[in-house]
Amino acid sequence: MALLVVMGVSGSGKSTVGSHLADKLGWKFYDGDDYHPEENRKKMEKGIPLNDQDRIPWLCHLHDILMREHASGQNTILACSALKKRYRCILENGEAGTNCQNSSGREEPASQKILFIHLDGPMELIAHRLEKRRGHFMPPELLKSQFDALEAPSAPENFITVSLEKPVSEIVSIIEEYVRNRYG
Ligand SMILES: Nc1ncnc2c1ncn2[C@@H]1O[C@H](COP(=O)(O)OP(=O)(O)O)[C@@H](O)[C@H]1O
Ligand SMILES: O=C(O)[C@H](O)[C@@H](O)[C@H](O)[C@H](O)COP(=O)(O)O
Repeated sequence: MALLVVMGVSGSGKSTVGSHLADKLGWKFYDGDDYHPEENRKKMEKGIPLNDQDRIPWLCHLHDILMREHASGQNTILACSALKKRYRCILENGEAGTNCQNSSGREEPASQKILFIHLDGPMELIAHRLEKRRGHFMPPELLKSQFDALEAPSAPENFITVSLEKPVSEIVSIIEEYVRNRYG
């Protein structure tokens, strides 16, 4: 049984890669964007970056969804920015994860049910892709703030990093191979 979170800044390819991967593996797919409350969407549409207060209830809701799927034995993929270590702790642990620190000074929470897949790459390439993307509420101007907020996952977090510069089919195959080796 596996829970995967495809993470990264806006435009890194989370929705595209996550949904293709779910189709290929026959797993359930959720897009975190679909669960933002109206206020968060309005804020982003106006070009205002979300803050912790805006994101925490949203992340707690996504945690509940993941844990429900986990409890029912459903392999699941979630596309979610999960930019900071604290946000990833909340996806793992719910509200208890809000106390997780971003430095190595504090204890790590015990639970590591989720494998995070970080789609990583240069801001210029993503900006170029976002300029071409249509029909999405997230304005390309917010990309810089996404990079400012990003804390790339690091040990002892449970993660892999895949370059978003590769074609989608290749990214999906790399993750698929990793997941099949690890989860059977
Ligand atoms: N590996 C890739 N190569 C080329 N284009 C991509 C790749 N991944 C995503 N895209 C395109 O980039 C844009 C942003 O992708 P999207 O999946 O919406 O990102 P996110 O969900 O992270 O915001 C879309 O237009 C998508 O088709
Ligand atoms: O935490 C956030 O600031 C948002 O969740 C953001 O990271 C997310 O990316 C938006 O939902 C935009 O959607 P796209 O990621 O699909 O551009």
